[in-house]
Amino acid sequence: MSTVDWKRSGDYEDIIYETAEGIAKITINRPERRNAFRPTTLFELQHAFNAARDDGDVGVIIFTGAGTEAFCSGGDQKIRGDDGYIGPDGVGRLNVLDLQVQIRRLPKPVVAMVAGYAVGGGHVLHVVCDLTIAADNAVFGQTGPKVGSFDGGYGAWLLAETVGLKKAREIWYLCRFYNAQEALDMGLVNTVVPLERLEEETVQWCREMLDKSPLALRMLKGAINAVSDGAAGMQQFAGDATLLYYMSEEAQEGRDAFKEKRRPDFSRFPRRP
Ligand SMILES: CC(C)(COP(=O)(O)OP(=O)(O)OC[C@H]1O[C@@H](n2cnc3c(N)ncnc32)[C@H](O)[C@@H]1OP(=O)(O)O)[C@@H](O)C(=O)NCCC(=O)NCCSC(=O)CCC(=O)c1ccccc1C(=O)O
Repeated sequence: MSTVDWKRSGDYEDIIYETAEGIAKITINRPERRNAFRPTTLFELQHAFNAARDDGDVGVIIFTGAGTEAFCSGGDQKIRGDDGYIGPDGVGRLNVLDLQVQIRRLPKPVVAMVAGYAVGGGHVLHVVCDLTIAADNAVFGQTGPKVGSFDGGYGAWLLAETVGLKKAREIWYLCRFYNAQEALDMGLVNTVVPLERLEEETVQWCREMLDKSPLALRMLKGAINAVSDGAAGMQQFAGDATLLYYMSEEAQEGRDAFKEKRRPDFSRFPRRP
């Protein structure tokens, strides 16, 4: 049951983009294929996540799948060619990797709202989100070694960081599926709620985050991700530090002095211990 009056926008084929109350909701809309993604889906998702990033009214993003059967079942195996997933241009792509990086770098919390299956590349997508709210019918797992695929990036080491090395190996090597309670027990999701309360609970978590300082949340996301993203994570975090510096009078004195063709006077700014 929806507790929000969503406003739909954008002209998409495979996804739905909606906003309300400072929340953007991005939905993979291919329920007939358990929300498997193809190149078009991923290009549209990238476009929508970018729109949510740029929209100053949006503070938090929900990522979900249409219907109650699946969040996402990974790459669409029916259009998988010999070197990736084939789009309308006939080119093979693995462009889900670009989306994973985009979600990690996006300076607003992204919440995976999972009903039904989150498996294969769809499982990796919830892993890269900041939080996961699961319905009690949710099912999690990796299938790569069964269908001739693997994710050696975030899908491997971020999963290991999330649930521990032994459990991550089990998930990948055995390709078992895990129910929502098992996922909660291993720290793979934040909470489990009855399916009919999934959106209501997810929106409540979003509202609580929207009450908080956006810059503090941005810095925390950058800080938490920097540890595991190495130089790329530090680059993101350093960019956030530069943003904060730009917003200071001290940095603005340097800019203003240049524009006014005078020597900058930084003497009034403290040298803090
Ligand atoms: C998800 C299932 C367990 C659901 O089972 P069930 O509820 O019984 O429904 P079905 O009858 O099986 O499915 C209904 C309908 O949907 C079609 N379908 C389901 N999943 C897919 C899919 N992934 N691709 C294409 N079609 C799908 C299914 O065929 C049915 O349609 P029909 O017309 O009746 O045929 C179950 O469906 C299932 O196990 N699905 C497959 C899960 C899977 O193995 N996914 C692929 C994993 S590999 C991957 O995702 C690669 C991702 C990637 O791009 C990548 C690239 C580079 C590095 C890493 C990665 C990465 O792995 O992330």
